[in-house]
Amino acid sequence: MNAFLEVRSVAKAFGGNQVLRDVSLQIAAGEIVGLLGPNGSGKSTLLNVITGFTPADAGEVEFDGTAIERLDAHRIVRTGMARTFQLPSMPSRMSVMEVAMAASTAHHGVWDTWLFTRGARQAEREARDRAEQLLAELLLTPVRDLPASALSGGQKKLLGIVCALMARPRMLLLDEPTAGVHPNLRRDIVTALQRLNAAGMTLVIVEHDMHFIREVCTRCVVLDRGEIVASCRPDALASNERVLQAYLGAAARPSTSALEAA
Ligand SMILES: Nc1ncnc2c1ncn2[C@@H]1O[C@H](COP(=O)(O)OP(=O)(O)OP(=O)(O)O)[C@@H](O)[C@H]1O
Repeated sequence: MNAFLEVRSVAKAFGGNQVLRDVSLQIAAGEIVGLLGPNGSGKSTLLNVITGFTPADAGEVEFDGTAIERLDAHRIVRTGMARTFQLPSMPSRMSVMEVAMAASTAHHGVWDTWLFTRGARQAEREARDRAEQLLAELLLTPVRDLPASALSGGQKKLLGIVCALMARPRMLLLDEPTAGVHPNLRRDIVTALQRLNAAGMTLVIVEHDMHFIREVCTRCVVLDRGEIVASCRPDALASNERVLQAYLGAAARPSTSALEAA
């Protein structure tokens, strides 16, 4: 496989809790990869390591030929990789539109900003146009002037996607984009992600909803206790011995129901 994203032998512990163990993973350009696993298996931690929010103890991460494991999160965004969060928190004093515009990476110098030069005005116009377009695509235009903190949980997830897309990423990593989202909004998210992928974006999605996984993903990677135990097509999950073991081993836990739905 020609890897767009390559994770090599990544390890991470929090105190005595070894959360990721020798994780290696390759993702090709254009894939939609579902990252699955029981609660606490390390999915969000892996996303945090890849996107620079948590430093790994060991291992390398390469994105489109660039080593990114030592870069800060804001520098990683500039390489073309963006992410959303499981529980997006929104500022209470900013409108939806202002939050979207603030996520723009089209920056200019301090003097430009201070003097509000032609360059600064141009950057602001571009950010506004892009924010308007993305808010429309993700059905948030009717709430664009509301305080972002007043949005529903599902709408905050959509705004999280808008903010990530403001950076014009080539790869987007999403942490549980449909958790707690109403079925109508869920459908909108599915449609939006499929459209982004059709336009060339590579997607990595942490998700427990197996219907969503089967509908959207081209491949699934399964983590169990910090190790990758399977990489297969969504329709092969239910017959994969290691996957069954991962979920049945957690039979007493609620997340098992996710695989039962497969
Ligand atoms: N910042 C942190 N400090 C200490 N422990 C952490 C931290 N972040 C994660 N952990 C621990 O790492 C383990 C894996 O957590 P993580 O959130 O990566 O799992 P997950 O697979 O995303 O779980 P879920 O499906 O429930 O969201 C858990 O035991 C968690 O408590």
